[in-house]
Amino acid sequence: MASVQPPPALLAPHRPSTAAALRFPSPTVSPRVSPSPAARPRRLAVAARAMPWPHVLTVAGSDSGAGAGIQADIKACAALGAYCSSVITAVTAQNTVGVQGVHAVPEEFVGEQLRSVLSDMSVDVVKTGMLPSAGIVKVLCESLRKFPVKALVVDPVMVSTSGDTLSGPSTLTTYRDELFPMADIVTPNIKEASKLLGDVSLLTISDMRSAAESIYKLGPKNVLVKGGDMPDSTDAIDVFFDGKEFIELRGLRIKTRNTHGTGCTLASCIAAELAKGATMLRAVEAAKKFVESALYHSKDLVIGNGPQGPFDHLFSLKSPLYKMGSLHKFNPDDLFLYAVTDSGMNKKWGRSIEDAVKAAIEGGATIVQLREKDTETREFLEAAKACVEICRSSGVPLLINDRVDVALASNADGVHVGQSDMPAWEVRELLGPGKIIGVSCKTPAQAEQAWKDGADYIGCGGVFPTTTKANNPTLGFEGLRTVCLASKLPVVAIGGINAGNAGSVMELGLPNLKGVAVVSALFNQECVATETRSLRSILMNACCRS
Ligand SMILES: Nc1ncnc2c1ncn2[C@@H]1O[C@H](COP(=O)(O)OP(=O)(O)OP(=O)(O)O)[C@@H](O)[C@H]1O
Ligand SMILES: Cc1ncc(CO)c(N)n1
Ligand SMILES: [Mg+2]
Repeated sequence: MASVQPPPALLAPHRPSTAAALRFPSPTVSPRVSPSPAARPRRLAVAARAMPWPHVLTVAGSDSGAGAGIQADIKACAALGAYCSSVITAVTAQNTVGVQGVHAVPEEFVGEQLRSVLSDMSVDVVKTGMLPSAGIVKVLCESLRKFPVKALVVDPVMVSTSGDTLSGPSTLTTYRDELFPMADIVTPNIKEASKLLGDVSLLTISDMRSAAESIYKLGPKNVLVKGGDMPDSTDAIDVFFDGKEFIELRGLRIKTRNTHGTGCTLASCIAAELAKGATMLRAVEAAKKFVESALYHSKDLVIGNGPQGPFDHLFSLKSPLYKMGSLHKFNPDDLFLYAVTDSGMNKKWGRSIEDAVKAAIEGGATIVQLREKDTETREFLEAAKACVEICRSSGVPLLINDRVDVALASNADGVHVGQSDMPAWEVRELLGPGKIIGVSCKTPAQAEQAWKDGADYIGCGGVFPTTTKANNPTLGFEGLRTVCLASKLPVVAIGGINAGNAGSVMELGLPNLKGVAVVSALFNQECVATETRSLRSILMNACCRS
């Protein structure tokens, strides 16, 4: 039988692409015969429209307990939408108690793994974890010179949080002399920073700043000294230094035993965000927010009997409303701190809608709604489009109040409607399954109808008297409780909520009450970011107490 040649396109030279969609010959092609030795290797066509897929390569150790190491790296990258390949430098026998054994991979084989990945797959960012020997560090540096990448994130793993040594003093010198000068950022924890600087004592934020500055002089473009192990600190504070300014990244310290792998995860999140195009500081901020959220949502999970458990990187998949295949992007936890803009307040404080939204996100808002009752459509639409970009770059959903047309035209993430606006089922017809719909409800009957109409959440209020919305009867805690107990959908409380009473709302511990929506408490203030940050801290403390 004459052999049938595959179509010329399949013989095209294979140019590796991060997301080459592969086409195979139609079934009419003759059955595969074993290629003669001289036969040309099959070439696979690259899709006509290759979709970018941010790609991180982790060069790190395996943690048998899967809390840290390449296991944490792969989960963290997947959670943030990046692909993660892995070169294994060591295999550790490890669990929630500590590290029971380490086997380093021969450096020649680390080199072979590096060549396999770097020669075939376009890697955007390399992230390093445990590098157990100077020889492995040298092999890595050589590979990076041969196969340059966009960015190098170095997590100088020497001592795990459990206190176990993961790479010896001889490696330290090679880290400092060869790897650090190639790094875009290094992320030592307190113990590692101390070792890098000759076992100096690091007890205060000021010590962390000095350490960051000293480590910067070893060559990396940026340094992040992580404060997870800082004694007696109420917040989890990291110090970032870029050679010019110090930035303290402050997050709530989550009370939990499940902190195994926080450093690996942070560095991998930084790498993933850089691979997605973020600037370094934005990447670090997003990474810290991810770790804080993952710890918060995992705080009561229990695996293992030791003092340091793993946490859930894929916590967002556990949302009760996550339906495989429904394209539903809604995560009820996004309702935690809901910023609702107000055109009058923006005018009063002389700030644009975009500035108001940026500041709220900077302060930690988890979802944003543009409620612009007095803005002309054209101006509103332009602002909405700009805010969609702002929110999307931070992974924060953006909803439009009432105006379905503006939501569609700006490709916002959804719409929030009141009882006198378009019914939710009509909105769903127009927006389709992949958008978020919220409905304002005061009664169990309205909550039931919102659920029947296919809404994703309900806003219940006004909980307290409010000036933001006229003729808005106050429900109080009892009214909120009644609706929450009846609702089949997640609930966000709204109406007169501020720093003084938000904690008491969350401490009610009502089922499916996922957060609070605020207007004046954020936007009728001089500094939106500060007010948002303060409110977020109050809410997280309240939730830890409830
Ligand atoms: N309990 C906590 N609550 C909130 N954030 C935390 C907590 N513990 C650590 N972090 C944060 O996690 C990130 C990693 O810091 P950490 O000091 O834990 O790194 P590490 O010691 O290298 O971690 P590991 O070695 O376990 O991977 C930092 O942003 C830190 O602020
Ligand atoms: C394999 C491995 N890499 C990194 C860390 C950091 O904690 C760990 N504990 N184990
Ligand atoms: Mg670490």
